[in-house]
Parts: sequence; C-alpha cells; structure tokens
Amino acid sequence: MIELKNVYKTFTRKGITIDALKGIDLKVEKGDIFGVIGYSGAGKSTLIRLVNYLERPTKGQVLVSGRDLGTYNDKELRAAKKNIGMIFQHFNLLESKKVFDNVAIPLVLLKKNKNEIRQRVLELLEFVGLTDKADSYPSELSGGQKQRVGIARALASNPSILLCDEATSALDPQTTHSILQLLKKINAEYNITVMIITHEMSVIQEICNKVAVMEEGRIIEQGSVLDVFGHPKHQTTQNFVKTVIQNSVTSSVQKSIHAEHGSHRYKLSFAGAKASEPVLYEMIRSCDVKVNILFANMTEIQETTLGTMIIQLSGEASELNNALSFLKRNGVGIEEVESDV
Ligand SMILES: Nc1ncnc2c1ncn2[C@@H]1O[C@H](COP(=O)(O)OP(=O)(O)OP(=O)(O)O)[C@@H](O)[C@H]1O
Repeated sequence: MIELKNVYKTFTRKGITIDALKGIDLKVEKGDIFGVIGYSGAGKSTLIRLVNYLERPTKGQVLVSGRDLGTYNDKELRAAKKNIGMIFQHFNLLESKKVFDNVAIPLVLLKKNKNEIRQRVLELLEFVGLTDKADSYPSELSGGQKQRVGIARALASNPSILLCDEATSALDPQTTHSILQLLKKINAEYNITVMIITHEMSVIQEICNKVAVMEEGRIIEQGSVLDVFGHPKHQTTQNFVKTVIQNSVTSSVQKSIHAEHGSHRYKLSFAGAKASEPVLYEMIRSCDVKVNILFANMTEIQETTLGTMIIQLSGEASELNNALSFLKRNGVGIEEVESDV
C-alpha cells in the first residue's frame, strides 16, 4: 500500500545541509495501523510528508498503491492526494468557518454539488459524533472535538489512507483514548490504512499493529507491535517500551536481593497462551534449581497478553542449563541480564 525504498531527504538552508532521512525502507500493508515513533528531530514528520506528496525524496522511491509518486503528472498527483487524508497535532481548522463548512472544504474543492456536500458532511459529523456541532465555530469546541472535525474533514473525499501527524499530542489522556478509538473504528469500518507518527509509546500500544522506531533519520527497528514490545533490541526502543511496560526490577527489590554465588538473572518473556500456563512451576518440578522471582508483569498488546518476568536462578551449571532448555522448549523468550537491572 505504502512503500519507501532507500529514501533520503536532504534539506539545505543558508548553506547548511541537513540529512533528515538517511536510507529509509518501510512497507505499510493495506489495513495496517502503522506507527512511527521517535524522539524530536528523528525525521518522522519529514517521512509522513513524503507519503502525502508534500515533500519529494532527494533519493529513493515512495510508492503508494504500487506507483512511484515521482512518476505522477500534476493531474494524477491531485487525484492521488484525494486518496490520502491527513490530520494534524494542532487540527489546522479554519477558525472563521463553521464546523459544517470546515468538513465541506475538500468536497467544495472537488466541485461536488450542494446536496451531495450536505449529505456527506452530515454523515461524517454523525460518524465522528458531532452532529449537534455543525453550526459551531472551532473556537467553541474542545481539543478532542476539534480533532473530530479534522478527522471528518480528512475522510470527506473517501481516502483509502489516513495519515496522522502527532494527532493526539495536544490532548489529555482521556481524550487521546477516545480519538484513538475513533481511528480504530475508521480502520475497521472503512478499511482505511492508517499511518501514525508519534513520540508516545502508549499511542502505539493502544492501536497500532506494526511499528517502526526512528532515530537520526534512520529506522533502527521495525516489526509487529507484539514482537517489538516483547523483544526490543535497540537501546532507544527499550527506552520507549519502558515508558509503557515496567520491565525492570525496582530499586527497593534491587537493594533487598543479593546475588548469590553461582546465580544468574534472566528476563523471561511469554506471549499469548504461554502467559497463562504454569511453565515456571513445571520447570521447578523437573529441574533442581532454586528460583527467585524478582519482578513480574502482564500487559495486553493487540489483544494478546505479554508477560515479563525477571528471575534469579541458582544451582549446578548442568541443572541451570536443563532449566533454560526447558523454558526455551516451552516457547519462553530468555535473556540473561546483569545483576543490577
Ligand atoms: N523544511 C525543512 N528545512 C530544513 N530542515 C528541515 C525541514 N524540515 C525538517 N528539517 C530538519 O530535519 C530533521 C528532521 O525533522 P522532522 O521534523 O522530520 O523530525 P520529527 O521527528 O518530526 O521531529 P518533531 O517531533 O520535533 O516534529 C530536523 O533536523 C529538522 O530540523
């Protein structure tokens, strides 16, 4: 649906060159809710603006529905843009126009007749839950309501892709939740592919099925949300995951537990059904090892339970090996960790 192939974007301002994107490869499949996360300056906005044809790559290809945007003429580009809606952090509504007229803008530009416009706008306002606000001005709305207007406007031309540029960053947690649920509904009911850029891992956790992590113009890690949350490899990804999943031993536990001679600490991860099976109990029954659970946590991601546990194991080397083999055979992810985690 959306594919970036070895994409570079360089800006030159006052003789200074900024390499905003440095060789991006990314594939968003139809029906995905694809999240791109990164700290400020990582290149997220530049990336999403390439998909919307607001920027052109310096090198590489951006393909939407199998076609390289670089090959479009002006007329084709206008048609292609109609297929891509976008919402923004600060909503970008016209303050002097009523809610109805804000939502109608894309339809007016497409030269639809008045009846068609009226019908479609009312349908969209109902979908986003703002039927009673049609005659209000943006200044009379809350942030969440403004974003709903932005969403209705983005959907007006029946796009198959919706791009969300930090769409919930200006909203409180409760309103963020309701907007994310609305995006989920849009994805499910209208089969619209959604691409979200954010610096909040909680947004990715709540609605995305895939995620790419960006740093300094590169994608450092990408995959299914379950995989990336379950086994974050890069330090930056681990830092993002830590913001939503507590997966380290608290300092009070740390102080009270002393590493016994010959003991090792492991981070175990269980996904799906494994999270509810008594794997640890079975391991203790079949191997002569002493187990001390230092930390345990369960999180729900993509309707799958992800369990994390940090244990201290002690015993003879051969028994430790047996215990680890047993866990691996039972589908448990194992990573040895330092004693001071
Ligand atoms: N039009 C531009 N001209 C010059 N430099 C730019 C332009 N747009 C972006 N940049 C630079 O490209 C780099 C990436 O910026 P970008 O806005 O894509 O990052 P970001 O991850 O979206 O950050 P933020 O979350 O702060 O918006 C930054 O160093 C930025 O200063």
